[in-house]
Amino acid sequence: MLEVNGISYRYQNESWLFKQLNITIEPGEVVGLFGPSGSGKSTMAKIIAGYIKPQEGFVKADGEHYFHNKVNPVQLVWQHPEKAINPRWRMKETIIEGEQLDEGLLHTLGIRNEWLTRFPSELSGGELQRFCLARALGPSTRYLIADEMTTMLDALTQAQIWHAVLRLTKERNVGMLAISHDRHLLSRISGRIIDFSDLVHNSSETV
Ligand SMILES: Nc1ncnc2c1ncn2[C@@H]1O[C@H](COP(=O)(O)OP(=O)(O)OP(=O)(O)O)[C@@H](O)[C@H]1O
Repeated sequence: MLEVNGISYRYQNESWLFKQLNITIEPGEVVGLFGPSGSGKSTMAKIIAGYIKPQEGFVKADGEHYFHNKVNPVQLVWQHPEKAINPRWRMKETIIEGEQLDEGLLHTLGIRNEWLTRFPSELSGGELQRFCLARALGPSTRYLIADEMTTMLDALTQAQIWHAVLRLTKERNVGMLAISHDRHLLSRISGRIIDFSDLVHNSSETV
């Protein structure tokens, strides 16, 4: 289980974005999350994935805090793949990062062989996002945080990517938190949906 326990966060000199926020996600579960713009969803996503530290509370995956010397079992994929990838590396170097290429994973994500030798600037946003997902869905990944993952993409690419991701997370029993403003999308992919405003207001309850 992914356990987000009592986390609170504020940027320097700003008021609290959220206090004592709790969420749990079971392995293989898809939880949808929506909420007002600027309310702190992406900040929460970065905390859950270990990019920033909360002032209070903790996050555990399957009973363990994350360790910096291990591959993080919680991976974040966000809206801007071009900002998440080293522009000087060819795509093959980006996705290997010390591990073997998983041909089946690349195939399911619709990644073509000829893209592997290109630089990020030579791929479309949708193609790049497939690479970000391939990198995020390594063998150690137990939970995926998808923060507006397909917002910038056309409807067909969006559908293809969600189809692949749902298939992969189901096969691997990976739990997912899908953050989106698109309620229609969330209702199609999620087992349950959370309103971020409720989380912030009822922040002592676990959902
Ligand atoms: N590095 C930062 N320093 C100071 N304030 C920040 C920083 N990053 C974000 N914020 C502010 O924190 C608030 C929450 O931002 P965040 O991106 O978490 O919201 P969000 O709910 O994901 O928004 P959206 O739905 O528009 O993506 C915003 O008011 C934003 O301006």
